[in-house]
Amino acid sequence: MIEAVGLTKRFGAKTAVDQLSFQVRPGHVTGFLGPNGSGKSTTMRMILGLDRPTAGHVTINGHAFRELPNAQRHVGALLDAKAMHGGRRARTHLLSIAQLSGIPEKRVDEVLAVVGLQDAARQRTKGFSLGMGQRLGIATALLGDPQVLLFDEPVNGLDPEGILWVRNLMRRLAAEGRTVFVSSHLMSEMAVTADHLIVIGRGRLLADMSTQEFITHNSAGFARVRVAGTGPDGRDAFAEILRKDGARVLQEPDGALRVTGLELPRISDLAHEGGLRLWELSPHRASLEEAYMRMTRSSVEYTSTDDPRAQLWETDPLALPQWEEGPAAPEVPQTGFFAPPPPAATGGSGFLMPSEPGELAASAQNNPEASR
Ligand SMILES: Nc1ncnc2c1ncn2[C@@H]1O[C@H](COP(=O)(O)OP(=O)(O)OP(=O)(O)O)[C@@H](O)[C@H]1O
Repeated sequence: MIEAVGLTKRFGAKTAVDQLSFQVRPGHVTGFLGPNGSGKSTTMRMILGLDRPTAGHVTINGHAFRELPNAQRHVGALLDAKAMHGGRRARTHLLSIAQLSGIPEKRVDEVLAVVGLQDAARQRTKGFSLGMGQRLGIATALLGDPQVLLFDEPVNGLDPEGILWVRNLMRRLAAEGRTVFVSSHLMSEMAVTADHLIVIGRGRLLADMSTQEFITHNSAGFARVRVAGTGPDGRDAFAEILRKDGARVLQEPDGALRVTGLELPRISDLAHEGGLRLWELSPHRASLEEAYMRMTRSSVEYTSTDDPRAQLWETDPLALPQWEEGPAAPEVPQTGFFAPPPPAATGGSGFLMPSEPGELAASAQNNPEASR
């Protein structure tokens, strides 16, 4: 297990990591997310004893990295795939590290096979592609068969087959009971690889929870409704019916309606009662990417003036109020699928971040609908 307590790192006036406290538990793949410059690499460097904390501390299985006897046997890490001697052959690179750590030579060939670099074993690493470098970096991390593994952007530069391979490898390592801590900007990949997330922004902890909880608590689900026909009349009429029933209704760019505050069966019944046919009635569940964007948008330090995120927010109920200014949907406990009102309707706070560990679970127990 990795445990950080009040971990802080300042570089001059810049606070790169600010009072971070978290635990990374064995048996899980824990994703480490945050915008560029949020302090992920600095945190990993402190875990590995490469940077000294300004305040606080971080331990691996109860010990500071520098105190671990033969650390290579306990902790494996991929921080920078290019950090290797370009003139060395891949096998020689691994062999030199193995010899320094008392690891038998046969393990070198084992890890070369694990990462699929057997055929490139005798090539000099300066001729390696980015993906080959990543594979060699992962082989280096696995060399000591460690219980704790850290990977900083392990899928960077890998082709789809390589990405799938890394995903399966991470999951297998966790299933073996190891602690796997992995940073990535590829949200779609994190969503299917990590079962737990630690999210930071500007060096501070933003979230520490399961991937599913993170998505559920940081996004607004909704129902997408398309009324039969191409004209606006049926759509406008149905929007009015839905609003009268307490829904919040927005129009999507393609003419579909985005409905929050009503169950899907209720929407279907209202269409039936109004004599309207529907071409689409589908629940929309937010992706990790949407949840992450929503949570970190105020923590992003570096943004283009022509921000591609704008597209993501275009259909956001919070950002597109021009269709409907009516009252927000009431919070009525209902069974079945219930698309909750957007965060604005519950006070404008998009994220239900617990102030105390366990608070989230307790509130979910008290209000099961809130955690659906
Ligand atoms: N050695 C250093 N000296 C001064 N500032 C540093 C140093 N290392 C990191 N920083 C600063 O600390 C902040 C956090 O950097 P860090 O590399 O940890 O972020 P990150 O989350 O890993 O970013 P990315 O996703 O872009 O890799 C940045 O503002 C960075 O410029």
